[in-house]
Amino acid sequence: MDDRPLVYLTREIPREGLDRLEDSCEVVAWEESTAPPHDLLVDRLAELEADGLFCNVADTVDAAVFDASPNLRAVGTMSVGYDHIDLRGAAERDIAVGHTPGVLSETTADLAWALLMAGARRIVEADQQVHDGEWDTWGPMVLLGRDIHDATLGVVGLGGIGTAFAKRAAGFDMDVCYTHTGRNEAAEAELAEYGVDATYCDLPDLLDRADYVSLHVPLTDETAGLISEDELRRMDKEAILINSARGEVVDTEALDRALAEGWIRHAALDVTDPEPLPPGHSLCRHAPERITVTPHIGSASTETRGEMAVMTADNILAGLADEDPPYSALEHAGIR
Ligand SMILES: O=CC(=O)O
Repeated sequence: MDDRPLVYLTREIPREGLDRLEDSCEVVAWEESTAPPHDLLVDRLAELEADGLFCNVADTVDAAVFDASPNLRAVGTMSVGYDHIDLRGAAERDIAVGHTPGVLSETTADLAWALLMAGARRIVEADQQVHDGEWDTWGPMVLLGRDIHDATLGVVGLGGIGTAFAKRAAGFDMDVCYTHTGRNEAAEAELAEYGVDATYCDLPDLLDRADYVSLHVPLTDETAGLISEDELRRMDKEAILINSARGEVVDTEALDRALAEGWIRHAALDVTDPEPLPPGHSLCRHAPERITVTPHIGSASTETRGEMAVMTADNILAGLADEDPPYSALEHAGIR
């Protein structure tokens, strides 16, 4: 019988993370490519008497999970965000929780820019027209988009990902303004080194000014529904909203109306509420000119996902050794 700690994986993970765990743990993984339904996750953890849990943003890790797994000592989420985990519940039961900050900032910023550019220059519908055989000739009025260069970029949340995103504005001669929990002088200085002069303002001011509004805040009680009807109506009719943060930061019902009634030009979303969008959801019924949606792939590059898997494994291994994880979510959230 294997007396090493047992770590349960809720999904297949990159090889390098698996190798790290398998050096000292027994590893059991959910067999399917989609998320385990919550009740099955709870049952599986109970049946296996798991010591560690390797999870991700699509898994809800709550009191039911903890109560079913009395041996659980370490949870590692392969994500920077930890809004899907009951951190207080974990702390009360002395369960370590790790996450993956920093490593994915540049990759997620790349994706946010890809969304911005896809929305501005109508890349997805243009590609679709060619694939559908609808491209017959060059046309002076065909697929007109918006300029990106010389426009004003509004960055909502100038943390690691927001800063990496703003840095990329340097090549486009943009005016950059941002909101944050307060002025972020360290980030401003970092951006200045790239030639980006980012000015701090409040959200209404940013919404008044920006041609592109990109969201980079964590999901908290304060940021849930941050972009709702008033904010969407305040944006310019030609403005584009980019969300690579969390779907719940935007009020879906208000966004639906904004797109239907033309309060804004386009929404380019990597995250949605609900997530995933059920087939036929109203957001998917808008014309591609109005909306671009990708399936929460902000950090999805081979390199970054490999590094995230190793960080997550290391966080779990530390928790199993009764040490603080190198990247503790409890510490990050100010809980411990
Ligand atoms: O959304 C993804 C993450 O939090 O890493």
